[in-house]
Amino acid sequence: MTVALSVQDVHVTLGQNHVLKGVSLDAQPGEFVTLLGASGSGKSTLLNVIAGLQGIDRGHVAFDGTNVEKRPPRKRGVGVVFQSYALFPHMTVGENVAFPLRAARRPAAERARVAREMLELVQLGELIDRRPAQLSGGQRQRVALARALAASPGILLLDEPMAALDKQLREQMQVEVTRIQRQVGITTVSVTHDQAEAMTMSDRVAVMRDGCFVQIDTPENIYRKPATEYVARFVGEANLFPARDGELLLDGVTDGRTGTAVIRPEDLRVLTETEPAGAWSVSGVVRLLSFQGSRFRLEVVSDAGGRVVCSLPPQTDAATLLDGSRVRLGCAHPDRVHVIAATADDVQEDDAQELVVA
Ligand SMILES: Nc1ncnc2c1ncn2[C@@H]1O[C@H](COP(=O)(O)OP(=O)(O)OP(=O)(O)O)[C@@H](O)[C@H]1O
Repeated sequence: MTVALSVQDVHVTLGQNHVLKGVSLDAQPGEFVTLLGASGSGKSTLLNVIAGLQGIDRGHVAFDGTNVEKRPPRKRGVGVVFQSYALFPHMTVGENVAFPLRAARRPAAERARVAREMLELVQLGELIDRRPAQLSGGQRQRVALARALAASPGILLLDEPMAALDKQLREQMQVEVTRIQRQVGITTVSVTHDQAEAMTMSDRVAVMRDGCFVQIDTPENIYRKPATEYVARFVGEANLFPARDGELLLDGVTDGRTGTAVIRPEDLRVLTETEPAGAWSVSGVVRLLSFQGSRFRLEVVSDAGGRVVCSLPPQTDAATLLDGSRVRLGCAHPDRVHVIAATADDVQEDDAQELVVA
């Protein structure tokens, strides 16, 4: 199968900044790939490169196996939803959606038919005659999506599509946009710095840092098997412990693997006073127990001075975990402990906490 989108060794310099430093990414037909990274990591620049809005110093960009570096944006067959939605205020919803077809000089009957179809797809058929100012934020976003899909593009690009929405609406729209993307089956590249959004919507997540990809993988692998400490910290909360051969740190949990062990908060548990520790435990003092609706979040200062975060089930007896009380934490799922090899680029041993062996 031909890859729908191929970005190979792309470099971009803006002013004095080497903004993209040789990034490579393939997307399969129908795949939803999210570029996730901190502000300034180069996500929008890469999206603009794919759209043809940003030139490249070197490298290749191909759609369905054909190089497109020299193709102008309007001939690339790309639909874009911008963060601002960029709807035309003086046009109706229907005219907005049909705009790409008008620009392509398609006949009026076809424009009207496609506008209706696209608005049905995003479940806004009844709002076809309204103006953008008469719509809610979520509705505007759906109109922008309908417009981006109207000319049957080969690739859909979403630039921080949820950024303008409040949390509840953002979560609804994540599900809605994913439904539409799957229904249409369009290859999609989205940009976000919201890790929850990336995890919810994507087939694969490409984590960017400083103009490079650190890891491109499924959401589950990004969370469970982060390639570097940066990824472990950027996606969800992570407890990082040094795991070194021969020092018995995390003995029985890391199987002799060397590097930095990543233990997610939900994989730790509170041991009772009499309970044997198993292979190992961390002792410390409760700093704060907070109720978060479906879980408790327990923050402990270990005796070695590190911060350990634990996510506990709702039936936890909060009275036993008052601020300042002593606790021992054990590992609830040793099989899930992931070790980042010591050779990974960004292992910063000083950051990892000491673990107390039982
Ligand atoms: N015209 C420009 N001249 C010089 N540097 C630029 C220019 N445009 C962007 N940059 C720099 O390029 C880097 C990447 O910018 P980009 O907008 O791609 O990042 P981003 O990951 O999308 O960030 P954000 O999440 O804040 O949008 C940043 O350091 C930015 O300051």
